[in-house]
Amino acid sequence: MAEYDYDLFTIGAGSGGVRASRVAAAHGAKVAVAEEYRVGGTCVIRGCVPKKMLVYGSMFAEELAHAGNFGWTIEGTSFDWASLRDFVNRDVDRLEGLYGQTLSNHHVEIVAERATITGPHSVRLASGREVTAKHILIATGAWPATPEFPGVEHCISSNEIFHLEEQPHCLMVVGGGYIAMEFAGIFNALGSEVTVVNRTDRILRSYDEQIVDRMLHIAMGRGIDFRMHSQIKRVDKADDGCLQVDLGGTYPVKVDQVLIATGRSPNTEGLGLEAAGVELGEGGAIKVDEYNRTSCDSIYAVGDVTDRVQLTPVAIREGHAFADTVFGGKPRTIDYSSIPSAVFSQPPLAGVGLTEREARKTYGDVKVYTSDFRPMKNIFSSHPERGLYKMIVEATSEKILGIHMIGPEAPEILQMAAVAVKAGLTKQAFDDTVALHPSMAEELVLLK
Ligand SMILES: Cc1cc2nc3c(=O)[nH]c(=O)nc-3n(C[C@H](O)[C@H](O)[C@H](O)COP(=O)(O)OP(=O)(O)OC[C@H]3O[C@@H](n4cnc5c(N)ncnc54)[C@H](O)[C@@H]3O)c2cc1C
Ligand SMILES: NC(=O)c1ccc[n+]([C@@H]2O[C@H](COP(=O)([O-])OP(=O)(O)OC[C@H]3O[C@@H](n4cnc5c(N)ncnc54)[C@H](O)[C@@H]3O)[C@@H](O)[C@H]2O)c1
Repeated sequence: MAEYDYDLFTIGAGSGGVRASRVAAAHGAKVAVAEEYRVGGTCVIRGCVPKKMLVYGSMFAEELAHAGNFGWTIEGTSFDWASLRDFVNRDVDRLEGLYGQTLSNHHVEIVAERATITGPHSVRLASGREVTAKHILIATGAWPATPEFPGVEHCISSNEIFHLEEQPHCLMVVGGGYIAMEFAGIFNALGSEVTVVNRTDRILRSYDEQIVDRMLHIAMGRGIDFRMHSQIKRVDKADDGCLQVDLGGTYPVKVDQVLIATGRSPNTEGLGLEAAGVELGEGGAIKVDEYNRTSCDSIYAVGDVTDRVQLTPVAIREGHAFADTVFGGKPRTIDYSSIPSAVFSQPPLAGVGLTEREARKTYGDVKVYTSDFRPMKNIFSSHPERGLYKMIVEATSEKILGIHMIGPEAPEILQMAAVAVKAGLTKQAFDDTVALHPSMAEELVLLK
């Protein structure tokens, strides 16, 4: 009889857990994965995927508004939030099914229950069943962090925004990070009045300041109201269902919904980690070594629960590396340098490598090449918004240290530019490449 029920028991069927389980099974391991909510995890169910679909949906409003310039006469248009919401959620259902199928095809057993750890090799399921495994992988992700103030229970997080009964006429968004900027953009484009409340005067702190300034300028031009150096004191629900938000001014601000987007904390509460001696670091993140091993030899952790880089492709890579290391006989670590990232604001911004400020701090002498241009597509909408691309290079070698951009399709373009940064190319390699005309991406090989 086998010593354990499974070779691997994964807790959490999100980006990291699904990849790790599938690859471990392909290496010949007997694997089960527990999921307390829906297979696919945050990215598929209430993150990247439905968010991006809402971005597409909301961008259509602008195309429609300028239909006349494309030669179309469209009368009697109206927008129905429920139709967009349900369309997006139907696709989420489809993807959830596909993720489940992939796991089953790889003979990974799906256990649709919450799991908690009871020892180095044992897990208890919500039903009370106890299972054992040679290795346990914690891939429980992160959860919206909420500041404390009276009335916070009337506010929502990104978990709820995909299921709103009605489109808010007035939406307040708290925070100045990814989620805040993306949903501010979505609801602004859909016609809601959007107010962003941020406790400092800086938003999107990890991005290049000049690019972020351009984003702020455009967002304000589109009607998003930014309240910097502001924090919610309390929220009261009025008899008509509206929320009255006290920001410390003379009168409260009246809105329909308040979205809290103030970061996500590792999902470690009540997980039974103490039973196996799994140590936590700052903010409740699970401490792991470069091979994703925790302080307990048989337990590993990947993804947002370790709070290294909270991005889907990173969780997936960590899960894959874990499975190859433990079950494939190919020890692998992750290279965290030059990870490209994007904010799907409207317009989106994207970056890879060092920002100008970081590069000056690290290298002292750097050169910055820029292109500040009006994307051809914007001519149709007649708004004066301009794109901005930046390349930061080391002064003598001209090795590229970072590329940052804002403008239509910036994430699509940056993904390819990131290959060049990762490969350690110089500005000369871009200069040597013939432009593809007319495109926005050609600005990258014409930088002055
Ligand atoms: C609104 C939003 C938009 C985002 N957009 C992007 C984007 O555009 N690009 C990008 O790269 N990243 C984006 N992210 C981040 C991305 O979703 C996460 O980095 C990624 O999902 C992390 O994967 P994970 O496997 O660590 O955790 P998750 O995908 O969160 O999976 C964890 C799973 O574990 C389950 N679970 C937790 N505890 C237990 C338990 N005790 N028992 C059983 N199951 C449990 C959860 O239900 C969940 O399904 C976004 C996040 C949000 C919230
Ligand atoms: N496009 C993408 O790749 C994408 C999209 C959404 C989310 N994500 C991931 O999910 C993570 C969580 O997103 P997020 O937007 O919630 O977090 P974030 O870390 O991007 O931003 C959090 C914001 O909240 C502010 N804040 C923190 N505590 C606060 C408090 N008590 N009161 C007021 N403001 C406070 C911070 O200053 C910051 O501006 C991101 O870090 C990112 O890794 C990625």
